[in-house]
Amino acid sequence: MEVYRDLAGLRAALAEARAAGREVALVPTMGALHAGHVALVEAARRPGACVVASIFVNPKQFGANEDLSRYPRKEISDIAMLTDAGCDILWLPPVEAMYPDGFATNVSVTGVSDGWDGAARPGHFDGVATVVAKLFNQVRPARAYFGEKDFQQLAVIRRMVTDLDFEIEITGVPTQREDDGLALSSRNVYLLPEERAKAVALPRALGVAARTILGGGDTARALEDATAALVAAGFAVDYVALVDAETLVADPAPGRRRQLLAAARIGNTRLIDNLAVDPA
Ligand SMILES: Nc1ncnc2c1ncn2[C@@H]1O[C@H](COP(=O)(O)OP(=O)(O)OP(=O)(O)O)[C@@H](O)[C@H]1O
Ligand SMILES: CC(C)(CO)[C@@H](O)C(=O)[O-]
Ligand code: BAL
Repeated sequence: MEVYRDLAGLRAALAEARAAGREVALVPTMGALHAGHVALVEAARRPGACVVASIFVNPKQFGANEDLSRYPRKEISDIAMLTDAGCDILWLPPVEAMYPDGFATNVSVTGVSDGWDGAARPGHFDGVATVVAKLFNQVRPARAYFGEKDFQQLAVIRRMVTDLDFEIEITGVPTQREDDGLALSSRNVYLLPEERAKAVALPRALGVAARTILGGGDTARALEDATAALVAAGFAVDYVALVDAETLVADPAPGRRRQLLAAARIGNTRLIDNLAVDPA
């Protein structure tokens, strides 16, 4: 795997790959990689493809009181993991290259960014959309891969790609989970052992609610029960909601695909998860 920290070097390598007829696929990440990220790289790999992963802990998507300074950074093991996964190029831009003095542009995707994590983390999705637009312009991939674990983020990026005419095929990769159901996440390392044991309440609560709602049970009651189960396990709940899987509006209209979304905090760790209600 080749590693680039300057845009000119990256662009020269990509020009060479394209000249050789290779299709460029991008996997954007913030590093501290786990099997969820590997699943994205594996989905991106195709014969003749040039798979680019990026690692950039994007300051613009962290709020003032969030975990930017303690976000896990594991460059050496990340490089080993990406090499083993068959990634071709790693793009590791320094902050000054992404946001040089005078940087003044903001990409804001209204509507789909507004609720849920957008409301809990003001400015977060502007930061995500801005950096992903930059990564798209830097790498100019034909395809890009994002995890369904960050369900609202995926919806925001799909909207941005449509609205701004990026010629990029976006693929959402199913959430990879621990054996007990907890979604893999770089932030899981923050969990103390007793919090880790209780964290399984999050996927369990969503599973119970999805079965109830699919079975025709009362939605409001199912969401209340999920919230109560999380509180009983020691979580402070930001939201548990049933939304339209495309627009993310609450109370989806009949016939629309429904998704459960949740965010909750245990100790100093904020976890998110989601689950489709309707069979694919
Ligand atoms: N468990 C997972 N399954 C599938 N994709 C995932 C999973 N976890 C993260 N991803 C995806 O990997 C990409 C990079 O995510 P990121 O580097 O922020 O990792 P993360 O584990 O989501 O970290 P965080 O703890 O900050 O949420 C995103 O598209 C994200 O949705
Ligand atoms: C998409 C992303 C790499 C943008 O910084 C980040 O939000 C993430 O890792 O999910
Ligand atoms: N995986 C989403 C990135 C974030 O929480 O900032």
